[in-house]
Amino acid sequence: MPNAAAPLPYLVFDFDSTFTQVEGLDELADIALQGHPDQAKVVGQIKALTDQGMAGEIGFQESLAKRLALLGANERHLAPLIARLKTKVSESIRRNGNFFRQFADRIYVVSSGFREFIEPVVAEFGIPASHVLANTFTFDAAGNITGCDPANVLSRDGGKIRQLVLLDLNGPVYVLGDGYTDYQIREAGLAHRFYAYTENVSRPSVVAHADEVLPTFDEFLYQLRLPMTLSYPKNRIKVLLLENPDARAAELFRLEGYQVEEVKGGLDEDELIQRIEGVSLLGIRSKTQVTQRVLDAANRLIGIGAFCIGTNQIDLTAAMKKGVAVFNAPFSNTRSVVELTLAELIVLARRIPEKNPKMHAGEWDKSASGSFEIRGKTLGIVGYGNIGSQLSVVAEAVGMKVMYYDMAEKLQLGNAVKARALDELLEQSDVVTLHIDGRPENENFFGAAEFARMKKGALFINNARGHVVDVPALAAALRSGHLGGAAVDVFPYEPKTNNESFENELRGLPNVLLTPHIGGSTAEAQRNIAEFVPERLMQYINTGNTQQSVNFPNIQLPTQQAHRLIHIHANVPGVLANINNVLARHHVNILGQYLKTNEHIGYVITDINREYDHEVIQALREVEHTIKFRVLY
Ligand SMILES: NC(=O)c1ccc[n+]([C@@H]2O[C@H](COP(=O)([O-])OP(=O)(O)OC[C@H]3O[C@@H](n4cnc5c(N)ncnc54)[C@H](O)[C@@H]3O)[C@@H](O)[C@H]2O)c1
Ligand SMILES: O=C(O)CC[C@@H](O)C(=O)O
Repeated sequence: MPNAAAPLPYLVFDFDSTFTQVEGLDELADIALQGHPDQAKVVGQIKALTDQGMAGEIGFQESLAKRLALLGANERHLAPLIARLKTKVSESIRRNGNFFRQFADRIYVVSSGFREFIEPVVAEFGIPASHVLANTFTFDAAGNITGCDPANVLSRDGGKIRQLVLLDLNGPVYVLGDGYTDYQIREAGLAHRFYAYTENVSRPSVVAHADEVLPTFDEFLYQLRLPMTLSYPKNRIKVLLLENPDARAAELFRLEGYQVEEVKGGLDEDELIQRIEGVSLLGIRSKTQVTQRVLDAANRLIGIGAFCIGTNQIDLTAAMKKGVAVFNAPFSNTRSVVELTLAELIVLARRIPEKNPKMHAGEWDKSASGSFEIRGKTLGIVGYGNIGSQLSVVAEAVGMKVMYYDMAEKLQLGNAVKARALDELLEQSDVVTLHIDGRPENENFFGAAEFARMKKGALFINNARGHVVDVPALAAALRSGHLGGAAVDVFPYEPKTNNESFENELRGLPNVLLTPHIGGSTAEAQRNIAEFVPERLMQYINTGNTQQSVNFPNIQLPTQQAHRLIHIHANVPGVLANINNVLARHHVNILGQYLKTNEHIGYVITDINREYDHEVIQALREVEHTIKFRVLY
C-alpha cells in the first residue's frame, strides 16, 4: 500500500465496462439497430466480438473492424448514446464523483472506445478532454459511421501500450480496467500496478494477471486511504447465511455489494464459533442458537437477521450488550401458519391422520366414529398476537366460536370472547391452539395440569414453539384417550438437517399429525421474509435506522444530509455529554442528534457538518463506555 502522504499516482482508467457499466459500442449498436428485424442477432454478434477482444482471444484491431462493419450507425445516434451512457456510470464511480473532481489532474481515461461519447460522459466528473485518449470515428457525407481514424495509435493492436509510451507520465502509474489490453500496459512495464476492475464484468483471464481485484472503486480508495464517500467498502462486508433462506436474500445482499457465504443446514455452537470470525451480518432461521459464546467470538458482527418470526434462539440481551442489532420478520409468514392451523383442525376433527395411512396400506375403514364438523365448535386460542388474532378472524369466517387468552390486553376481533383465565378457555374449547411466543419463561407453559383441564376428546395444536409444551404429558393425554388428537409442528429438539432422523415420543400415536416445523414454509412467506429481513439489515448499516429491531432502542431517522456518527454505549450517566464535549472541543457543528436508551445500552446518532478530521473520530472511539462506533459518510 503506498504511503498516504505521497502524491497520488497517475490513474489510468479504462472506459467501457469500467468507468461505465456497459460497452459503448454495444449500446450504440442497440440504438442504431432499433426497429431492425435482426437487431437482437446483430447486437449479440457485436457483444461476442467485444468479449473476444477484451479477453484477448482475438486481436483488438480485428475485433474493432468487425464490430464497426456490423454497426450501421450514424452520427445522429451519438446524442442518445451519450444520454444513455451518462445514466450507466458505474455505481461506485458515481458515488465517488468528488474524488474524480478533486484529482482530475492525475486521472487519464485511456480507451479503445471513442472520444465522441467518452469525452462528454467523463467531463461531468471534471476530467478534461486533454485527459481522454481514445479513438475517433470517421463519417461519410451522410453522417454514417464508416470506421475509425487509422492514424490514432489506439486503433491498432497494442494501442494502449503505444498510447502510454506517448503519454510519458512522470511518476507511478496505476491502471484500472476490466480487459486484457489494460493488463498489457503493466506487462509492458508502463504501469506499476494493474487493478482488475470487476464491478461490471469479471474476466478470469484478466483477474488472473491482476495485482489487486477491485469489486468497486470504494475498495481502491479504501486500500490507498484516499477520500471516499462510504466509510467502508461494501465488498468487505461479509454475510453468513445459514438454514437456507429463500435465494432472494443472498441475491439482495449481493446486489448491495456484500460478500455472501451460504451454509445449507444449521450449525451447532462450536461450528458457528469457527465460522463467525470476520462476519458482519449473520442470517439464521429457528435452529441456530446464537449464544454468548458465539457473540464473544464474533469480532466484526454488526447485525443478525432472524429469517423467521421467533427470536428465542438468539441471546438478545447479550447481542445488545455487544452492540449487535437483531431484526426479524414479524409478520411475513403469519398467514401461512394461520392456514396450516385451520387445515389441521379440520383434518384432526375428521381423524384423517389415522385414515390416510390405513388407505395407503389397503385398509378401507369407513366410519364416522369420533369425527365432527368444526362449525359451531369453540376454538380456544392461547396467545392472541399476530397469528392468534388472524386465526380468530379466519376461524369465525368458517363458523367457529372463538375464545382467546393472552397475558397482555389485546383488541378483541369480530365476536371472539376473551377468557379471564386460561382454565376458563381450556374448559370450554373443543380445540385448543397455542400461539404464544418462545420466551424462556414459557418453557413447559402447557403441561399435565392444562391437558387435564381440557374437555374429553378435545383436540390440541402446537404450531408455536416446541419447548412451551411438556411433550411427555401431551403423549400421556393422547395415549389415555383424554385428548381426541393433536397436531404438532414444533419440538423441543429438532433435527439440524434433513439428514438427521426425527426422534420424539409422539411418533406412532393415534390421530396425531406431525409436521417438520413447516408452519411458515410456503413460497410466499419465504420470499416475503427474504425481502423483509435484508432490507432491515441494510437500512441499519446504511442509515443507522433501528426501527423494528427486536433488541435495540428503536430510532427511525430522517434522511441523512451530512456525516452521521453512530455510537452505541453502555447506558451509564455522562456518555452523551462526553460525546458532545469531544465535538465541541473540535469545533464540529451538530446538525441533528437522536438518542434512545434502554436498561442496558444507549444508541445515539449525531449528524454533523462535513468538516471534521480523523482526530475527532479517534476521540469518539475512545469515549468511555463505548461499545461500538461507526461513521456513515
Ligand atoms: N410453526 C412455525 O413455523 C411458526 C411460524 C411463525 C411463528 N411461529 C411461532 O408462533 C408463535 C406466535 O407468533 P406471533 O407472530 O403471533 O407472535 P406474537 O408475539 O405476535 O404473539 C404472541 C402472543 O402471545 C402472548 N403470550 C406470550 N406468552 C404468553 C403466556 N405465557 N400466556 C398468555 N399469552 C402469552 C403475547 O402477549 C402475544 O400476544 C411464536 O412462538 C412464533 O415463534 C411458528
Ligand atoms: O423457518 C423457520 O425456521 C422458523 C419458522 C417459524 O418458527 C418462525 O419463527 O417464523
